[in-house]
Amino acid sequence: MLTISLIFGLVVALCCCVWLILGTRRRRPEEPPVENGVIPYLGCALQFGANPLEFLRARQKKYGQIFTCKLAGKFVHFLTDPFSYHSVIRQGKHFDWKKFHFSTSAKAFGHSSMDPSDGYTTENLHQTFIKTLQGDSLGSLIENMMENLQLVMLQSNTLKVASREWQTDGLYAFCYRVMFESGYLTLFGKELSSQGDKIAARQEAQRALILNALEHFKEFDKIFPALVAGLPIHVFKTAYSAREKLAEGLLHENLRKRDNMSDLISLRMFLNDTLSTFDDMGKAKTHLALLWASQANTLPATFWSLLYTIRNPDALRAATDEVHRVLEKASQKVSLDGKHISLKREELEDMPVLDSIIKEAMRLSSASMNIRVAKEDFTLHLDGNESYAIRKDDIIALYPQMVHLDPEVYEDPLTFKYDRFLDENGREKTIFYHKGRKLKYYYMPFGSGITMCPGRFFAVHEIKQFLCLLLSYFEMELVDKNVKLPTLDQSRAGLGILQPTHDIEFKYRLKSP
Ligand code: HEM
Repeated sequence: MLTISLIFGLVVALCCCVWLILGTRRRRPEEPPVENGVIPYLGCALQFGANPLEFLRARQKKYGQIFTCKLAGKFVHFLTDPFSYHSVIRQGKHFDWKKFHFSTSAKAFGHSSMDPSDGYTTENLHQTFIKTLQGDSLGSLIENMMENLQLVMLQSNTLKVASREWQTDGLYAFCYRVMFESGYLTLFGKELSSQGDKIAARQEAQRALILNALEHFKEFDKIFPALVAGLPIHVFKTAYSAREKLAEGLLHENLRKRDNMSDLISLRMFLNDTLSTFDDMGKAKTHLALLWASQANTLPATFWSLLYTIRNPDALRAATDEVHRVLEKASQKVSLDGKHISLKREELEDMPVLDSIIKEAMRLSSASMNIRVAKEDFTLHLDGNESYAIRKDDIIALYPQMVHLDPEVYEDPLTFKYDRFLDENGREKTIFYHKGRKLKYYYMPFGSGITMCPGRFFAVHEIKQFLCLLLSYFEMELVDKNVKLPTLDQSRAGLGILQPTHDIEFKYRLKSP
């Protein structure tokens, strides 16, 4: 008995020694201060995950503008001074931005690596995104989204708008349904009709398919943070099956039956077929990654933008006035006789109040993390002549929520101010200060530099279109006008716009013509 206890004790002691020698890091000269945490492998991951903002603020106070934390086996250098952000965003040569992104995507969606250096494809994804989400392609995305939003809001049975009675719904559920369905149709097009199909029956079949996809998307999205953290999807049976079903709907043989697909998806299909060695399901999963990228942040961002607008009488008045002004200038009339409102890109871009509302809503709800991986040992030069030694394969991270909620940059940072991003002439405000110096990086929900979201222009336009149409066609009220704001679901911190922890009831009805 004694011998077994002794052996067990020795094994535990040995494991602790191995962990102390291999798993913890000793700070070398010139390196940032380091915190190894107390849990083997995880390091500080649990404390960080519980409340990243508080965790980082406390370390910033203790260590200064840069410090290193062990998180799930990786050493992450957090850079907290926004004046030093450029040293990461602009210094491309020491950083690899692809490795982390490609491996995360492959892990979460289940496709083979999209990194050309791994040999499965020669596609330059970055170029594909820029070509098909910006420039001329953006115009057709916006045009189709405007049409699809009105189809979903007014013609399909997604909303109960047949009578003029008030309808009660969860605000998040409402935004989710309308934006998911419209966004899906805009990216992946509509199913081609068979001859003899009645339009109404075709629309209903289409809707049923997308609503099915929506349920699978929710199921899969719930475990997305766990997948990014490295847990295998097979642990989550329902989510795994949801992911596979979503991908099946995006097989090339199914997409070929669809009409009016976005440039993004048609080009990606072509490049999957010509430049890659992916199998059919692998190709479908690369489209699933795009479905996720196009919806996961847009859905909560739309919710926060609408909630803050209808909760704030000044914002609601200013937004409604702006929408009327732009519709009038574009000679567009709101009618319920089937003729849709059409606004061109330039007209949508002439809406500084809606722009400011959307920016402010995202400032308050965004918690993205900008990540780069060190390609080699090198010296990182920060603002104010400080330099630090960085080791190969370490991660450098920026956490812009620290700037978004810094009272020195944004006075009263937790309060929604609809005109925060408007200057004295009512145009976009771009000048913000920190410690008396003008800031370059004050607003970063879309990331930064080379990894900045390529869909950001479309994202802002589609949220603006959604608000514009709702304010034109509907009356809306919160069921409880004094309802408290839902808190932010921190389990997704680091991944983008945070979701609300619970929904808020609101009611809506069509305006009288
Ligand atoms: C409010 C809405 C959105 C937000 C806040 C958002 C934010 C982001 C962020 C933070 C990243 C990662 C940047 C990084 O790693 O540093 C990203 C990547 C990406 N986003 Fe968005 N996004 C939004 C909407 C969209 C939409 C509508 C699309 C497409 C239609 C889109 C397409 C993409 C793609 C393809 C990437 C990956 C880019 C790459 O790996 O090169 N996003 N987005």
